[in-house]
Amino acid sequence: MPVIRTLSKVAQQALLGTPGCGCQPLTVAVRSISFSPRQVTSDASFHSVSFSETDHPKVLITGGLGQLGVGLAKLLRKRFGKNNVILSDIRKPSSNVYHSGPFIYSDILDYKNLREIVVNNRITWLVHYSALLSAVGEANVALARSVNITGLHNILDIAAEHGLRLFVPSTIGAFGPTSPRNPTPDLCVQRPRTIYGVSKVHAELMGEYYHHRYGLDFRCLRYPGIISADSQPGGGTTDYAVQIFHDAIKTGKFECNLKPDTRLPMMYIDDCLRATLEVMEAPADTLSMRTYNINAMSFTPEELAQELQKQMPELEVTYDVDHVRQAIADSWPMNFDDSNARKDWGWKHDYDLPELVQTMLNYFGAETRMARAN
Ligand SMILES: NC(=O)c1ccc[n+]([C@@H]2O[C@H](COP(=O)([O-])OP(=O)(O)OC[C@H]3O[C@@H](n4cnc5c(N)ncnc54)[C@H](O)[C@@H]3O)[C@@H](O)[C@H]2O)c1
Ligand SMILES: C[C@@H](O)[C@H](N)C(=O)O
Repeated sequence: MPVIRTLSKVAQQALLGTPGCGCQPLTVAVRSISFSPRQVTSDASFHSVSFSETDHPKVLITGGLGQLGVGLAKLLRKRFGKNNVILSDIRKPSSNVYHSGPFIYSDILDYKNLREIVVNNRITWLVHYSALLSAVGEANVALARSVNITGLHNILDIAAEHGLRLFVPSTIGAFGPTSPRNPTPDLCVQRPRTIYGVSKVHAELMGEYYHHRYGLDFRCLRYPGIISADSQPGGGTTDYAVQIFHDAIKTGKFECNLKPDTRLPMMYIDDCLRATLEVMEAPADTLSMRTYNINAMSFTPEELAQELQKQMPELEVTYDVDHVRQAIADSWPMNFDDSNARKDWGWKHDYDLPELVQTMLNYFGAETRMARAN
């Protein structure tokens, strides 16, 4: 009985007060009646900006100082204007990042602070990048649970309350040893063995639940391991594929912490960020699902080393396996089936292994030449 009373009170509040909440019209079936699962106080003066009110979305990126956030901010600022994209994190930005556009402190575990940022800046899109990745997550399970699960709950509630379009990345790590690994389709058994993977399956399911239950515009891509030249990875299992370039250029040697034949799906950062923008801009009626695999290539450390050695024949690669990372990699997909993303919203990658290696080497070559010239 108390449950029914609470539910009907919540629904009543939603019906009386919702235009400001703005996710969906009120004249629709119960499934899409939009009300916040975390009830808002009457003094909260928020009012979600519907997309048509502005020329461009006003974007907040959480966890923006990691491997991916700064690049995404750059891409979105080019498209929507510098001041329409706010980077946030709990770390101090470099002077370069600080001067390249709006930056704000935001701890996703602080719900009131998040709400204040969304309200004061009239945010309409939220890209939620804060997370602890697979290897660091295993080293600190309590913190990973808190950031990746409790933090996500705050994000979902804020997004639902304010009618935001929400992007949360998932990962190849959302699959486990009982998933089909070669290839891994969108829909299959997901029983990951890391806190990172468990938290990402939780994020996928909660986001889809909020979509069906509250009309939240939730969008999610499962990224492969991402390779970038100008940003460092944050403690994952696929980090070797970035580190090999740094070490090859600096020392001509690389010690790999995965076995030579460990095959994993990978992607160059430009493809990953473009996919993120494309899925955020895709008309809702093209999305037959809310969580998609995306892919570009799959390779082993040995194959990556061989591709690099075509241009740097002197490169020496040795192997000293980290058993935690190896066990994680052995439970992840070897090849990713992203046919639904290709069919529904036209996903297409630009970078295969040879283009990736050439692009990374060009970047480091240009950097070295600049350093020598200064
Ligand atoms: N990089 C990849 O290969 C990859 C692959 C698949 C999915 N993803 C996902 O993409 C997202 C971004 O990845 P990334 O590589 O940039 O991660 P990263 O580890 O480099 O950065 C994560 C950021 O989150 C921040 N953070 C931690 N606790 C926080 C808190 N309480 N409040 C706010 N921020 C906090 C950190 O300071 C860090 O800057 C993550 O959700 C990750 O799971 C990344
Ligand atoms: C794959 C991805 O989620 C991340 N790079 C990790 O290895 O943890």
